[in-house]
Amino acid sequence: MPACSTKCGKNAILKRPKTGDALCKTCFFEAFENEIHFTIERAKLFRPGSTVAIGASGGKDSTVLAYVLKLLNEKYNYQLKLVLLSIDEGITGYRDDSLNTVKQNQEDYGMPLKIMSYKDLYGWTMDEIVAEIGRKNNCTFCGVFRRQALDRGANLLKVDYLATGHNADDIAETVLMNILRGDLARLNRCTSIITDCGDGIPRVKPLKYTFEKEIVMYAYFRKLVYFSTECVFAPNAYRGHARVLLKDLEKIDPTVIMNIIQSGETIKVNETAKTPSLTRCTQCNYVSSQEVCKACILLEGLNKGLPRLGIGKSSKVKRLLKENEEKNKSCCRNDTQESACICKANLPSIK
Ligand SMILES: Nc1ncnc2c1ncn2[C@@H]1O[C@H](COP(=O)(O)OP(=O)(O)OP(=O)(O)O)[C@@H](O)[C@H]1O
Repeated sequence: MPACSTKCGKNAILKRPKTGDALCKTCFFEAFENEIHFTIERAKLFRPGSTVAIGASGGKDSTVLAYVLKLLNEKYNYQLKLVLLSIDEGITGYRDDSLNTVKQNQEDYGMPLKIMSYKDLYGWTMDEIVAEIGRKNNCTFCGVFRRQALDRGANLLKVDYLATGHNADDIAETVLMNILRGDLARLNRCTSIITDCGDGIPRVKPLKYTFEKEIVMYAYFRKLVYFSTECVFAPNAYRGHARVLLKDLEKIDPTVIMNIIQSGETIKVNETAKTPSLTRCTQCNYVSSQEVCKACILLEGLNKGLPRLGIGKSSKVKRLLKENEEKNKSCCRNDTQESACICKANLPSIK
């Protein structure tokens, strides 16, 4: 390896994927941490004195996020109170193991930890949901429930911010995915470093410009404890395609990640494009872009034996409800106890 390109006098031990610089360990740590500090400062991510919940999954991204936020908080006196918030989706052989890693981090970093489970919040574990719906579409349930579970956890903890470990690769993938799907509403907001949650708790992404490869390197050289197994259930297929595409492009030119993020930030969605406004779910009162939020629709489906309710378009939801109503008409007409009949059950109204 050549000499460290900062001319610190040490030998380089790595080549930074983001810049191509050959750096020694110390200079890499400094560059990596300074960039995150710069991101936090430039976007004014946190008000001094506030409490931040770190969405902690035990994976590399959130582990590095917790470590670096603690370090920068002390180094630059952000005056933040940091807490860990973990969601236990109930996935045997995956989340149970990764939560042990979070508990280890809780001790190592001296941060309080709150764990909330799908079972307690929704009455279902992901293992049970997959047994009900199969492996296709289970990521939809998991993603929608996790998003809300993190909101609920943040509210319960009364924090000022929720920080997640989404990195530059995640954001670039999401930009690609939204372009491929023609999802302009999401394209419009997916690059935001602070997500406006209506009057909810803002979500922030301090690792927005941090490359995944560098996060892995940083965790390795800092000897951080993290959990690296993939989820045992089918990965999100569509995101998988965007990921493969991005990785292929990155091999040709690593700057593609930043280029895609910058394109996403700069694209201005035509004002005539339909973008949903945020409101409150009439059932659970959490932030939603529809009258009834996706989590409530999915949950109703599960509880009423219609697990596919809420998967796909709202027209499909309406059709499923209609079919179900037809199926159950006879029982109501036949004097069955109406309250026990699913066609009269309190299903959400879908616009
Ligand atoms: N079960 C969970 N509990 C708390 N936060 C979570 C959980 N799952 C994901 N998150 C948050 O959302 C971010 C992005 O999640 P994603 O599923 O994309 O995982 P990832 O990219 O593998 O990140 P990580 O390496 O932290 O697991 C995580 O970095 C974390 O902050």
